[in-house]
Amino acid sequence: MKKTVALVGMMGAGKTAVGKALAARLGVPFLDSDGEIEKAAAMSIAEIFERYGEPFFRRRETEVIARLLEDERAILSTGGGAFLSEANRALISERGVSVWLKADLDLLWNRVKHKSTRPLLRSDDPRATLAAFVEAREPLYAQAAIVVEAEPRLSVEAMAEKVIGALRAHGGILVEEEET
Ligand SMILES: Nc1ncnc2c1ncn2[C@@H]1O[C@H](COP(=O)(O)OP(=O)(O)O)[C@@H](O)[C@H]1O
Ligand SMILES: O=C(O)C1=C[C@@H](OP(=O)(O)O)[C@@H](O)[C@H](O)C1
Ligand SMILES: [Mg+2]
Repeated sequence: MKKTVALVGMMGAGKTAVGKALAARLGVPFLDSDGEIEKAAAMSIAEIFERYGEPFFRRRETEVIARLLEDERAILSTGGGAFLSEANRALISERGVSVWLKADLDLLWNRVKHKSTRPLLRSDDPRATLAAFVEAREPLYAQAAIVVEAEPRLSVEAMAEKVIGALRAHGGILVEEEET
């Protein structure tokens, strides 16, 4: 069985960066739902939120994830909110295998605090906003098939290795099995 591996988890967990490295290591296409949405709209995620609002973005996100999961096996880095929707979780679990890149608040904050690309963190106290997201979302991310802990000292490459190890332990999905 070969399935697309969908990386899920909070903003800053490394889904995009680790996903790219993982795809290169495994020789499969790299897909990023935010990247696809930005390409189709010819606009950044922040601009999409500003102009059309979050519900519009979430509809595009579901459409894009459904389409990307129809392609050949790949690494799919989702946006941090994607796995919160029951419909998205069902799609991902049916056609792929979900991997939660689990990171603690300090690590996430260190990774996102200097960036202005995440519209949901544009608040008076973005660290507290991030903390509230972590609290609310973790029970949903915990529904992922596989959990991989992000550690501050692990490079992007080392994290990709760790994910490969977890996929192997999970039954070789994507990593070793041949097409049947
Ligand atoms: N293991 C890592 N080591 C160092 N920097 C990382 C690591 N993973 C991600 N980063 C950096 O942290 C930031 C957020 O990573 P990103 O992949 O965009 O996260 P996500 O897609 O989950 O929001 C980026 O600047 C990225 O280069
Ligand atoms: O957590 C979220 O709701 C979001 C995360 C972002 O993706 P990353 O997790 O790749 O930063 C992006 O989809 C959008 O800003 C919303
Ligand atoms: Mg990303």
